[in-house]
Order: sequence, then C-alpha cells, then structure tokens
Amino acid sequence: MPSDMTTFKGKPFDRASLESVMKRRLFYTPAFDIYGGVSGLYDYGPPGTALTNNIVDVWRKHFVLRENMLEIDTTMLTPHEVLKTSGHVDKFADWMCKDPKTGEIFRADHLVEEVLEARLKGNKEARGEKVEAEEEDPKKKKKKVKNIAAVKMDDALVTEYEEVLAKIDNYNGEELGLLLKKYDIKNPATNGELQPPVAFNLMFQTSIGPSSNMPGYLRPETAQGQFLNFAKLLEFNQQQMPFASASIGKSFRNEISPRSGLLRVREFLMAEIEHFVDPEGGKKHPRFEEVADVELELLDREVQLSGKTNVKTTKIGEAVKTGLVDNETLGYFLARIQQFLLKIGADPKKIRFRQHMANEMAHYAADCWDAELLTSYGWIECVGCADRSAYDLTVHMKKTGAPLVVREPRKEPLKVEEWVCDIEKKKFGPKFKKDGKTVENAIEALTQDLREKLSLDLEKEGKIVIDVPGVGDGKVEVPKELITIEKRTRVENVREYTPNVIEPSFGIGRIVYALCEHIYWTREQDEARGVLSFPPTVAPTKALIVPLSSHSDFKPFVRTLSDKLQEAGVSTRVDDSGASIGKRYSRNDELGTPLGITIDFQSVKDNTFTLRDRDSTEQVRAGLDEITTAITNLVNGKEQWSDVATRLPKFEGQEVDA
Ligand SMILES: Nc1ncnc2c1ncn2[C@@H]1O[C@H](COP(=O)(O)OP(=O)(O)OP(=O)(O)O)[C@@H](O)[C@H]1O
Repeated sequence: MPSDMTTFKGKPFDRASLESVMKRRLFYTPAFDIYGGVSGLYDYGPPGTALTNNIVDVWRKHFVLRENMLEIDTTMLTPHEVLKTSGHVDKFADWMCKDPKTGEIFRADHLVEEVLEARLKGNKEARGEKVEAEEEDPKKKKKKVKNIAAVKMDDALVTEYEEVLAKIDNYNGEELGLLLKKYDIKNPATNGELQPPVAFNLMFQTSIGPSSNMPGYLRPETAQGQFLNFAKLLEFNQQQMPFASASIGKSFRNEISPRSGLLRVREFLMAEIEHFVDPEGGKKHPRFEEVADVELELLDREVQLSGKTNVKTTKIGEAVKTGLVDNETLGYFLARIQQFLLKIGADPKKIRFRQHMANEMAHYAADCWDAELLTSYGWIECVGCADRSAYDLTVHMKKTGAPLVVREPRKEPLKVEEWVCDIEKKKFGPKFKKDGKTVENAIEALTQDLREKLSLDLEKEGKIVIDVPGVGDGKVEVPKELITIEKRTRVENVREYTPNVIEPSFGIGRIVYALCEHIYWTREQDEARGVLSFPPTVAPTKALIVPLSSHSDFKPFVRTLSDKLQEAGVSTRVDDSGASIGKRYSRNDELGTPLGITIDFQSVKDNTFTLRDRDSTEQVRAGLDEITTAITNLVNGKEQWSDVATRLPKFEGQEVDA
C-alpha cells in the first residue's frame, strides 16, 4: 500500500475495513456467487447502484448538459468488420505468458511489476527498513507473490528496478519477454519456467444471428458507435463544428487476470465523450479561458522515461502554452475532468494526470493523458483522455465510402492548381479489357508529384509506365492516345476536412471504488465505526428518518417527512428498529447517508425535528418546512452544512450519537 494513503481526516486508511463495509452493506458483490462466482464479474447492490447512478447523473450535468453534447445510446454487439477496421481485432491485446506445467496464465506486465515490487520490498526488509503490510488475497489468505525472500540488493539494481517500474506501461511483448529472462522471473507460486509472452485479444467474440456467418464482438469501448454515427450527428447539429457526442454504457474486456475488486473487471460501465474538432488552427477550444488557471498535478513523459514519478503542479494554460499538453481542447478536458472528480468528492491530493509514453500510446494518437486516482493499490487510471487525431473517421470512411467529413463554405474561394489526368474512356476499355477499371483506379491514385513527372514522360516518350499491382507483371504502359496530363486551376468554394477527435473516457466502476477509498474513515472514539463521507449530491441515500421509538404517535410524522422529501426528489430511508439512535445513525454512516432527522416527543408537540450532519455529528432543530428546505438545498449543492448550521438554531439537547 502506498505510504501516503491516509484518509482525508488524516488517519491511516484501512482497506480491509472498507471492503468489509462494502461487502456487508451490499455496495457490490461477486456475480453468480451461489454458483461459485466468475472472476471479474460483479453485481451492484442497492447502495452501489444508487451511488453509480448519482455519479453518472453528476457526469451528465457536468459534461452533457453544460456543454450541449449530443448523448446517444449505441449497440453493444458489434460486427467483426467494424472492429477489424478500427484496429481492435488486430491490436486490442495484452501480453500473456503461460506456465506449461500448471497451465496458469499471467499478464506479463503485471507479473514483472508484482515480482520486481516484491523484490524491492524484500530488499527493504533485509535492510531492516520499514515496509508496508503485504497485500493478501482475502479468500485464500495467501500472499500475492510468494517465494520472494528478504534479500539485499545492490543500489544499482534497485535503481534499475525502479526505472523499469516507472515505465512498465511502455514495453511491448518482446521487451517484456526480455525482462522476464533478464530478471529470472518465473511462476511465483511454483517457480516453474514460463513461456515467452504472446498477444491475447481482449474482446469477447460471438456470432450474430442463427446462421453463425456474421461474427461479432461485445464492444470493448463505446467510442466506435459514436464514430459510425458522425455524419448523422453533424447533420443533427446543423453542420456546426466543433461539437461533441457522448455515450454511457457497458463495455466488455476479457481481462487476462481480473484483480483488485472493481478496478479490473470484465464488464464495466463507461462514459465516453468524442469531441470533434477542426485540425486546422491549433485545435482551439472556445471556453479554454474559463479553465486556463486550473492547476493540475502533471507527470510528464520525460520524467517517467528517466525512471522518476515526480509531478509538477502546473496551470493548464501554461501547460498548453509550453506545448507539454498538445492543444487547448485536450487541456480544456483535462481541467474539466479534474473539476468533475472534485465535484463527486475525490481527494484533491490523490489526483494526478500522467502522460502516456510513446509505446503506450496508440500509433495514431497525438497526445494522451490519464487521470489517475491514488488508492491502496497504487495510482490507478480512472479516466483516459486521448487526442485520437483523424484516425477513426478516416479508417471507417476508407472502408465504407461514407462521407465522414465536414464540408463548409469557404469565406474566400480557394484557387487550387493541380495536375489532372483525363483518360480516353472509349479506347481504354478495348485496350485493357477486364483490367480497365484497375488501371483507371491506379491512375486516379497517382500523387500530384508523380503526375507532374509523368506529364514530362508523356511529352518526351509518347507514353507513361505506371505500377498496377495484379495486372501483368505489375507495370502497365499507357500510350498518349489514351491519356492527357495537364496542369489546371480549380476554384474551391467548399472546404472539406476530416475532424480530429479528443476523447475523454471514464471508467465509472474504477471511479466509484477509488472515491470510496478517498472518503472512507473511522470515528475517533470507535475504530469499528466506519463512515463514508460522500458529498450529499452523490450519496446513495440522502436522509435517514429516525423516530425515537416505534411509538404510534411518531408514525404520521414519519409519513409526512418521507412524502415531502420524496416528492422533492430526495431519497430517504426510515429506520424505526429498536436499536439506539446512535447505533441507527452509525449504521447509516457506513452507507454514507449525509443527513439524519430525528422525530421525538417534542416533534409531536410542536412539529419541530432535529437534523444531524453525518461528518460533524452537529445537530440543528427547526420546523418541517425549514428542515426539508435545508435538506433539498444540501442535496442540490445550493448550501453547505456550515450554512445550515449558521442559519438554523443549534440543537443543544442530548447528543443522539452519545
Ligand atoms: N478492465 C477494466 N475494469 C474496469 N475499468 C476499466 C477496465 N479497463 C478500462 N477501464 C476503464 O475505462 C477507461 C478507459 O479505457 P482505456 O482503454 O483507456 O483503459 P486502458 O488504458 O486499457 O486501462 P488499463 O491500462 O488499466 O487496462 C479507463 O480509464 C478505466 O477507467
């Protein structure tokens, strides 16, 4: 566990305690549990579902609503051809290596990472330095990496290991194979030899329809559905650029070794934005000025390549100006991502943005940064933000011929001088017969430079010779009777271009889990009393209604309060069990319920209630309308507890929490 893992209340974070709360209170649970479960598949219980929905709701308001994005909902089943064209069939893979004796399979980069980290820890132990507790597999009560003795290493090797770890995402399969060999990494459980890494495609394959002749996949991201609808969305947006589409939905990846609970699973909720922008003019963003002063913790590529992990606090305006972040639109989204994470309650000290290294980035990407959240599992990528250039629209257009382009009238007509090839169609057919179309296409595809050169050949030699693969010996002679090549001037009134795409891509499950780590703590007086301090906007339930006892006099008040709050869209729960009020509140602290209303005999007399704040346990007392207004204001983010506590009379009676 990273040594800087303290809760926002400054206490050491206790993962086992949080996991016990999440399990007991049914935030999430292994899917198909009574059948033994399937690794990497989880179901969300009531609080987990409500929390996820509330986070998605904030996401929608923060991005879709605030920026007029076009939200769409596209299919998860995707035909082979689409994902072949996008490159996923050939390239969407991780490296795995197999132990041929036991049949166990490891994800190569994770194995290298775990073994080197364990050896570094062993070195610290051998030197008598303080080490953090080893992570255990809670089911098997087994250390994650066995057979790593506490052995002293020399300083040069320690530095080498640290450098490898700092750029672990940058290695390809061959390089990982070399690292396994160089550092003598074997099956940690048996010490058995491993086979060299091979690529394993992460997509789940299926076939669409009864005839099995249309292979398909469950989508690994929502992005492709958005690209394929680009032309229709542009039309819907009345041809206005720039614009963004957005989509929220499940994606599927057949992870080699799912681990760390919700952090690496095989089915997860994604929220993705595809912002389409004109590549000319530096990819400016009209609202960049609004965020230019937002400070981000940036971990750039160069620092990682030097084996370090130091972040630099930088204003995003500055980072774009110096070229560290490639352009305004990418920078705009990095700042907006941070604002979103803060809005839902992430700890500002546990957010950083890490730039991708060259090998890690898709070959077409111009720049890419991950928003990482610090958890007890280390820094975890929760949002990827990539400039995908014009890659996706270009490949789909090439494959289908669909015009995935923007056409806009030019302010000033543009004069274009170009070399034009005209062919004598009547003579072309009889001369080339069945190859006519292929030769014609080859001429069409000639570059301007080549056309210029060929025009001289035509003049000098009365013919040209061009490459036409698949026809004769691949060289075709075209005599001057069949072709003319001339320089002409064309006036262009319309500009046509393929937009570039900036893509912020959010993994909601990872955000949910990391957020829970950030806001979990235990009360001073009783370590066993866990509290999840969700901001009221994202808390699964907003208010707990607690009658002092099950006395029938309290029932109409419970009803009135529930009705009034529910009608205002505030989710409530009633706890009229026989437990003490303190106990009932602490049960709901674990669920992250921010507000509690107590109904007591005074309420029956004068229709006043106490309202309790989860984090401070302070209470105020007021009438029905004032209490419900305060709750709706807190839930909608219009007021903070400090405002309410100043405005309404403090309750000085018995501390219900005592
Ligand atoms: N297996 C997974 N389980 C849960 N969330 C995931 C998983 N894979 C990706 N995500 C989420 O989707 C987001 C966008 O996906 P992206 O393709 O950028 O991830 P990635 O780079 O493949 O992640 P990683 O390197 O951790 O496998 C990630 O930032 C993450 O939040």
